[in-house]
Amino acid sequence: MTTRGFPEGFAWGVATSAYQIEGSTAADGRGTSIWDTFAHTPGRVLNGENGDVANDHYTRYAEDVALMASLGVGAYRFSLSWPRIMPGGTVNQGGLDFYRRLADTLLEAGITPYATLYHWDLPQELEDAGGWPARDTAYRFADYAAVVREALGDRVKHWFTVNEPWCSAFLGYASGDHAPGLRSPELAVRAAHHLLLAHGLAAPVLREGDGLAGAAPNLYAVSPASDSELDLDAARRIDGLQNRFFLDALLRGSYPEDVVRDLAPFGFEDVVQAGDMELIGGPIDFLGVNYYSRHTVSAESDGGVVATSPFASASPWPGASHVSFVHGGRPVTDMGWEVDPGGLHEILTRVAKEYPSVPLYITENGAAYVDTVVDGEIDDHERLSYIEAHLAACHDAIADGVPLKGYFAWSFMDNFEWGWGYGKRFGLVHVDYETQKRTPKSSARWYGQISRQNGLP
Ligand SMILES: OC[C@@H]1[C@@H](O)[C@H](O)[C@@H](O)c2[nH]c(CCc3ccccc3)c[n+]21
Repeated sequence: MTTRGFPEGFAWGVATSAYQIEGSTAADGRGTSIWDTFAHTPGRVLNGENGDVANDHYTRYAEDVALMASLGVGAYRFSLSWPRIMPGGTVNQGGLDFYRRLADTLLEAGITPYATLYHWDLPQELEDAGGWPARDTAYRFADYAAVVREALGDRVKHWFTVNEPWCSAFLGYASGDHAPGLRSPELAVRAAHHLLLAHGLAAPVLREGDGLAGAAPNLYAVSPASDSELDLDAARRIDGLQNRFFLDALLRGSYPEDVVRDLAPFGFEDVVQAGDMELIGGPIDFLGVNYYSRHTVSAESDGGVVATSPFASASPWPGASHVSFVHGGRPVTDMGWEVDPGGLHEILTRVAKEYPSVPLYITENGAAYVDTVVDGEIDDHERLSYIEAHLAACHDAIADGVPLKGYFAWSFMDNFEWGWGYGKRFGLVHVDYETQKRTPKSSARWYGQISRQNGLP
């Protein structure tokens, strides 16, 4: 019974990423990624865990697709492993064959594939040649996009270029909590621009013919802890670095002046070359929005460390190291992130109101909670409630005129949660890593029902 229906054709999906679920990190010619290197470096991932096996999805993909179909979801957002497809810069048909098999299996099951080209697993040899701080990496990404389009474009029509450039740039090169684990704000601001340039170079390639493409930034609602001038400025800085830097570039083809000013001490002026912004702000068919929580910001000086790994270290916020993140008094998930569905409505209506009109997808939304298996069942009512509340916010946003076209729950199944390893579970489906047994949680069955009826009760 649906009282809150979603538009006809709304995409109900689940999401994952290659390094977090595939395993088989040396199979069929796959090369090394920066996350293979990072996870195998002692002290980088909790309990020394890594993605060598993960969910063994590389061999179990048909079982996983069948499970998705049995639940009733209609779309699947996954990522392509660049080092599987172009190890050492050469095309590896063994890697492409896996994604051809996966896409065919999805289509046969009536599930629409949405493929992300970059979800953080840069080929190590490109990192060795300078990584995202090096402009050439953006051009290598465009070459990779052409290979992917050629090999998979007959099966996949919906593409996301880069997942969360903020994370790759600022967690990878400023705080060091993510691969490649560097701590240089100068390198981070260069990486941020080149990740966007990579998007700008690749999008036209992916949009050739009947291809549809966008990017998937992570956006937060941002509030000052108080209305003091110092807190207002701290919130402005964080909103600028987290949201406006990416939204302005992607949707307006320019960087916000205040953020450019804040980043000047880190050499940001020298990174942008003539023609870059026209590429970055070039036409896209949709924008993905990854939303999890709200930042409440005050102007204290704990360096703005955000709990992105158990080894939270240097600040990921160049130009805003005087800030700190305070709890706004809301319930939190197992990640310590505040549950704030109102923030999702706020972000969606803001993007729709302040930026040129573009169709939107929620490309990630979900929650980690501690799951307990009782007689083979997992009653994850907190995760179900989190998703229900955020879907209600989506429904309200659509009613307010937001062109929202779909929602992808993060994540289809429990998986490798980066610096936290396997201890943080976001899945609608439980994974027993000893046996690789998949068990749908109560949220999975509920979400499948919502998908089938295209609406909330
Ligand atoms: O942390 C849950 C998911 C990750 O598993 C996804 O791979 C990634 O796209 C993603 N982004 C976010 C929000 C930004 C963030 C990422 C990682 C760690 C902390 C914050 C949350 N998530």
